[in-house]
Amino acid sequence: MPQPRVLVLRAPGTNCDVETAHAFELAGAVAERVHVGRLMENAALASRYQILCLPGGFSYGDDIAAGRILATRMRRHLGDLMHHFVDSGDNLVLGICNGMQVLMRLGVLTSGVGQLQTAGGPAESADDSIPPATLTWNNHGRFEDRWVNLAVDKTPCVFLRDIEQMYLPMAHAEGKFIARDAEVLEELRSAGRLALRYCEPSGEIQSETLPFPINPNGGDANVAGVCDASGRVFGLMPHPERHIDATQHPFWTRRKEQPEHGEGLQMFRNAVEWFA
Ligand SMILES: NC(=O)CC[C@H](N)C(=O)O
Repeated sequence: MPQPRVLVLRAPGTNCDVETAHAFELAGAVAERVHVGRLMENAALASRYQILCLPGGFSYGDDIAAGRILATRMRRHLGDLMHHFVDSGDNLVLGICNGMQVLMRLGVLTSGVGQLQTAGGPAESADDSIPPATLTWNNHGRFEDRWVNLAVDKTPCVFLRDIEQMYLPMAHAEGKFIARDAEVLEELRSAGRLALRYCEPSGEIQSETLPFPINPNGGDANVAGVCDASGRVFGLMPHPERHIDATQHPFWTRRKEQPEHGEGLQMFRNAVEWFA
């Protein structure tokens, strides 16, 4: 099987790059951690890689808003790099937690939604000043760190192929997904782009916003992860790289039988297998 090469992008304040690179390597990829400064010196480095991963952490100290500064730097200085990964059709992009925050600020997870079709003219954004969706502060206004149950919707998302449910840790302050309006939410939902949602341990989602702590942030439609229309670009707030080994499960010592791996590993394997 061809081994895809993964660019794990680091910035000041990133703190999940080592374990994210490890998860990709366990899944069979070759992963390298590359600082954003190195890419800004030489954006052509991107052509060596097939997967771009933005890992979790506190890039630039979460100043202004989580992910904002890194997204701005990428938009201003790394447009070609994003084009290489997002638009070429041959590559994958994964944003985990702070990485999803960056992808949301870049607009790549909600691209193509919230457009108005003007008679005879090109599509226009319904309201250019307000993005179709964003991530904001958790309902209780604090950083929250806990394990959550997640259900996968019918979705084109490459990373979630053959996964129905996962149990993963989440750890964020600004992870509440909100859509601009009901139409945007419905557009994303009907395209299978609200790929991953907080659910009850049974896998059920009985209300549009499940109570805390099942939905740990109060986000619309219990959304935990969103993909683009192609399913190749995916962002999620929980941390799959923190559950790749069975012993990372909080109750692993009380389980009679240990699964071979943690529940997050399949996501990385799906990415690697996509290149087979
Ligand atoms: N674990 C993370 O990536 C944290 C994301 C971000 N710093 C927040 O608190 O919202």
